[in-house]
This record gives sequence, structure tokens and C-alpha cells, in this order.
Amino acid sequence: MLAGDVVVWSVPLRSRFRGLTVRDGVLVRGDAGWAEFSPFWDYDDEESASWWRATREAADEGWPAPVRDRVPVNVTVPAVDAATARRIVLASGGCRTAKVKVAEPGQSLSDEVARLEAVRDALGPGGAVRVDANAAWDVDEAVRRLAVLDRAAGGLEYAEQPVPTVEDLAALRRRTHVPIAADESIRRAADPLAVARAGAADLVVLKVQPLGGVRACLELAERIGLPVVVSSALESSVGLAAGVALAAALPELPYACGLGTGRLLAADVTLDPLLPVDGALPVRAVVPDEAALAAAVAPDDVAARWRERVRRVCALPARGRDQA
Ligand SMILES: O=C(O)CCC(=O)C1=CC=C[C@@H](O)[C@@H]1C(=O)O
Ligand SMILES: [Mg+2]
Repeated sequence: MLAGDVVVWSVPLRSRFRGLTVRDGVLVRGDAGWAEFSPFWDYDDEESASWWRATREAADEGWPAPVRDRVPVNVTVPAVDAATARRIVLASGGCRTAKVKVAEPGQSLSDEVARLEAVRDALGPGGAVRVDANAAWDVDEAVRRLAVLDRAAGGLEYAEQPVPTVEDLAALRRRTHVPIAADESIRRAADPLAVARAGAADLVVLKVQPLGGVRACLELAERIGLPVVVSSALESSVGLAAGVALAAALPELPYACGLGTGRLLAADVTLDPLLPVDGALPVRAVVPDEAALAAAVAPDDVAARWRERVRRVCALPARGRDQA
């Protein structure tokens, strides 16, 4: 299975996340090592071009030297019931920070309150709790909901992308004491610097694949000038290693990163996955192995879709790729 330089993987998620029950992608081997290409299927070819640049960086160049050898991470709690949330936190590998998904369609504020109370209870008073609403609220709703969720969590460390636009984030920030993190306003924005110019966030979330690689993120971090949380795009351990490389190379890393998502996958492409130990990930290379891929290799139709997608994204004119 590893004979070729391209492997397509597909694994179930332990809980539904971002509307997904399965995660899939491509692994590519280059001179510098194994790399991942795994844009979500709702990203079109143009938008996937920056993901491909990150893949080529990992495969062909590798990453800048680390300035630390471990990266503290948060446990990611999907929009699950309170008992499951508690179990996820207790089985997180010692994470002292939890990121809790909120604003899930079909759920109520009381579902969220119960989830946050359970997470706080499982973490104890010394832990940090943050929420991610994936741009679901308007400003008034966010002001109301954050007040309730802040109480339920025993204090929120921050709220990630509670509202959709840079203007909304800036307006909300003036009306809540909960610190604001920008995610979609960076990774899906034409101008990721607008957040900083508008004073719209206290910190930013950077993801290696959507933003075009580790070096592109380091440069962006410097230009934005706000604290950075590196998060995953729900990759296999090969893709997570790129996030870890970014987090390891940032001059400052004041917050736990959202790179503990290996546990959300029911299988991985290596028998030695990047999972938190004592609340942190080690900074190291990841190599897929045959034995793990036996459980993670994609069925033929999925593999064919990915090969076709890679072909299309590679065929985009360079200018189109740069603009994506
Ligand atoms: O930040 C984390 O704890 C995990 C990563 C995470 O939440 C996400 C990964 C991939 C897609 C996104 O919808 C989601 C996010 O919004 O941050
Ligand atoms: Mg987010």
C-alpha cells in the first residue's frame, strides 16, 4: 500500500463534527517527507489551492526549525450530550483546556449549558474553557448567549468566531467581556489582515492547510500581530504534524492549540498517532504505516474522487492558485 507516493485515507469520526461522520484525504510522499492534502468537500478547487501549497511545502521543503519541543493542546468537545462531553474531557490525555462546540443546528441553549457545566466539572477549576460557534449568531444573540455560556463554563477563556463578519466581531467585542478569537474571518477571508485593522479580535486561529503552509502562517502571524492559536483542520496525524510544526516555530505560544483532534478520528494512518500526553503533543515527524492503513485506506470510489481532485487542483493556473 505504501509502494506508491500517494495514499488515500478515509476514517469514521467518533462523533459527528462539522456535519461530518467520515474524514478523508490524501497523503503524498516527497523528498522532505509525508504530507497531507485534505480540504473539506465543501471547499471548491480554487479554495483548495492553498491547501495544496501546504501539502507541497511539507512534501518538498519540510518546515522551519522549532523553538519548543512540545505543544500544549485543548481537547475538542463536539456538540455531544453532557455525559459524553465529560467522558471526552476525562479521556483527553491530560488536556487542561477544552474547546466546546456550540450553536449546533437542532440544539438549544440549555443543551449547551449542560455541556459546558459538564466540561467545567470534568476539568476542575484550574482548567480553561473556550467555545466555538462557527459564525452562527448575530451580534445581539451572541451578547445574550455568551453571558449565559460564560456563567455555565465558570468563565470562558474566549469565544471563537461567534459572529460572521469582521464588522460583527468588532461590534461584539465592544459589548462583551469574553475575549474574541477570529477563525473563519482569517482562513476564509480575502483579506486576513482586516481583523487586526478593525480591532475585531483579541487573538486569531491559524490553520496550516487553508492558509497555505507553515511559512505562510508564520508570516501572517507576524503581520497580524495578535496572539495565535494553531488549530487543525481535522487531519490525520500526518496533517496534524504540520500544525505542530507551526506551533513549534511561533516565537510566542500563549494559548493551548486546537491540535488534539486525533482523538476525534476512529482510526489513523499510523500506529503511533499524534495524541496528547500530559496535555501536549510532541514535536516530531509522522510517517504512515502499512498496518494502520489497513484500517484507514479509502474505498476505491473515494480514492478515485481524491485522485481526480488533486489532478484538478494541480491543473489550476498558478495565478488562480495564488489568489485562492
Ligand atoms: O480547534 C480545535 O479544537 C479543533 C479544530 C476545529 O475545531 C475545527 C477543525 C476543522 C474545521 C472547523 O470547523 C473547526 C473549527 O471551526 O475550528
Ligand atoms: Mg473554529
